[in-house]
Amino acid sequence: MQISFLEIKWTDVLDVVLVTFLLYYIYKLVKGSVASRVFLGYLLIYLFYLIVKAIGLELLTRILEYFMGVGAIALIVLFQQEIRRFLLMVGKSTSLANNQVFAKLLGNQLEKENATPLKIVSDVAKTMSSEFTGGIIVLQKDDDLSKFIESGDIVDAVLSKKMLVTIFSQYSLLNDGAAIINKGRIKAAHCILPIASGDDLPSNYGFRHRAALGISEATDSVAICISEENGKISLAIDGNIKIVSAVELERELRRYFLNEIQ
Ligand SMILES: Nc1ncnc2c1ncn2[C@@H]1O[C@H](COP(=O)(O)OP(=O)(O)OP(=O)(O)O)[C@@H](O)[C@H]1O
Repeated sequence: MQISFLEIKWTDVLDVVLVTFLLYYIYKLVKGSVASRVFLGYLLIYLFYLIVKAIGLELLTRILEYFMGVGAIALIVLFQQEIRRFLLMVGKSTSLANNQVFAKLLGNQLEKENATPLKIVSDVAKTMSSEFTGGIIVLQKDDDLSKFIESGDIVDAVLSKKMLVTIFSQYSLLNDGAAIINKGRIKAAHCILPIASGDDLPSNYGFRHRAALGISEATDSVAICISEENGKISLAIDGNIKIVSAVELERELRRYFLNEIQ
């Protein structure tokens, strides 16, 4: 195709479409997280580098080239969780992986059977909410949470309502901090989470809510925060936190973990 002086081949169109998809997925992955600011910073330096190169400032171009070369390695280290998530997303969204036969072969069925019973989690949140018992329940997805698990006390017990309510009861020695759950097991309690630093958070959000938000920014896990002050349940996913009812909580969890559309 010829537009004025431009000759556009079908490969150019394909190229643009693929780059658009790639940028969209990268945006989806880093949206709302600390990583998005790092990504933006790197992009700005790259734009600056292009300008400097076009003007012909050789020394600065070399310095920026060197900086970006080292920066690329730093980015891989910094974004390892996001890169892992991106590859998992690609793997999961292919029609091959969605095919029932292949899904069985890849163990997706097994994954669903091993999944955390979300009803138990929302029931516990409801009970804690009605009793004004504060706490954070973290549900692990694909990202590794071992460093947060190690910050607390290992429990490694089958998830049950009694067990989780007991952990957060006022007489428990483990009620401070967060409980981390993965594949139907309470991995640890009394865990320390990263604190979200955003200045745009409501002033009534204390450290508990900031910690719930922080873990959802840093990883793909979900944090349920029950307020000791007002009994409200908040759900933090993908660097966003909102107040939910127990019914909404279960629905949102099913949507996030089991891809159920209601
Ligand atoms: N980094 C952290 N990781 C996990 N839990 C934390 C962390 N920092 C604080 N907490 C928990 O938050 C509790 C303090 O909550 P604080 O009152 O400051 O928060 P809040 O958001 O106002 O919650 P609430 O509405 O329940 O009062 C601590 O006792 C502790 O259990």
